[in-house]
Amino acid sequence: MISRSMIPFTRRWVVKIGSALLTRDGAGLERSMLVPWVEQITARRMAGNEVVLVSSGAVAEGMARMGWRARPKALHALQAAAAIGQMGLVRAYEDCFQARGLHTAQVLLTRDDLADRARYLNARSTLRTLLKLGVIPVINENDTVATDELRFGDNDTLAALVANLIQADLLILLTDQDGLFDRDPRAHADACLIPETRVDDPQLDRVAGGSVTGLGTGGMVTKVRAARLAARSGTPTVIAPGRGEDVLRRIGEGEGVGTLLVPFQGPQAARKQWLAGHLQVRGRLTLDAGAVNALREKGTSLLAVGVKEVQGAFNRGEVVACVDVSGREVARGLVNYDVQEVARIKGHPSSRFEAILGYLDEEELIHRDNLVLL
Ligand SMILES: Nc1ncnc2c1ncn2[C@@H]1O[C@H](COP(=O)(O)OP(=O)(O)O)[C@@H](O)[C@H]1O
Ligand SMILES: N[C@@H](CCC(=O)OP(=O)(O)O)C(=O)O
Repeated sequence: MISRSMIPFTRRWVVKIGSALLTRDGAGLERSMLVPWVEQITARRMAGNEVVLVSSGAVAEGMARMGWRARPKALHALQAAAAIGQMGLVRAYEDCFQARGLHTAQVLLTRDDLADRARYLNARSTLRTLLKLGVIPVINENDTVATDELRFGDNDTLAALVANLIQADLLILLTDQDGLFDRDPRAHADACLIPETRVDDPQLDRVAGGSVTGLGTGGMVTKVRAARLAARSGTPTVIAPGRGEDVLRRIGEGEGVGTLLVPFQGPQAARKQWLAGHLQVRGRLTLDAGAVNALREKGTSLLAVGVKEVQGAFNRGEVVACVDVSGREVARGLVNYDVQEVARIKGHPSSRFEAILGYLDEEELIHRDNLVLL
């Protein structure tokens, strides 16, 4: 079970900054407010963390640019506001990060992108590549195309699903309060901060209220829900004061800032449950003894070179069972190539993929992050 003292050993972070923090009560994006976070994120990168930023603020900035005082009710007007405001948002981040020698990348996602297996893997590979390149991905919901059914609805949920996607070690939700209180501190002056709690504590449903600012969308309800979603990949969450001095460094050093929401199980157990529970097995790969050994003893990814046979009908992103030569299931995971492709590349090293297929999507057949041993 994670505790504050383990946070200094976490590497991959998703940091979410809410609208309530980025704008001064509806006056549009406040660039000067961005600077401290950009400086802190830059410092975390230098300290060895990989950081993915999820930033709200597009609607608030769009409203300010259009001179609208109230958040529009009609979806098309909200979408227009987001499209207008997103320009200012990414420009502000790009300028600020570039001044500190870091590149940024805009990533806009809809719920559908993460529900579809192949798109899920594509989004995951892109984000992993960006992190490897040392770039800071700046993610927001793709509000322009997201219809009601397709929406994440709030960026707390989006940030949690991104944490699942890249198997983040920590999710940090920066907001305008000091953390999660036992009651809404805007309405109750005597509300007390909760320093740490388990995400499955049923009391949390009672304490978390909605948003009253009219700029943000979710309030604490969506933050608690997000922490529960993040816990599905074993990721702990810290709800923290975005305006606090040096807040990311202090969290990173294990200080008791904000509220730590502890998941009920570790990453490997969480991944196992997710793979076992949600997805149907579409095919079967028979592995040679060397591959079985590498998976079991070294926890490596599965490479095509160790695959002897392939059966079933599966597409990229679907679940396949990995069996040994006696037919006993050893592992299960999300496969990076479809059945026809696997039939051609099995037994070959990844360096041959380009010659055989004409392209190389991924070096691994199943990446170890998407593989559970049975
Ligand atoms: N138990 C609680 N503890 C802290 N804040 C709460 C609580 N219940 C409701 N809130 C409200 O949640 C708001 C933060 O959510 P929101 O406005 O959606 O911000 P953000 O833009 O950061 O997502 C706070 O300003 C506060 O009024
Ligand atoms: N995509 C929207 C996100 C709105 C939203 O969730 O805001 P918040 O509750 O402040 O995180 C935007 O950029 O305005």
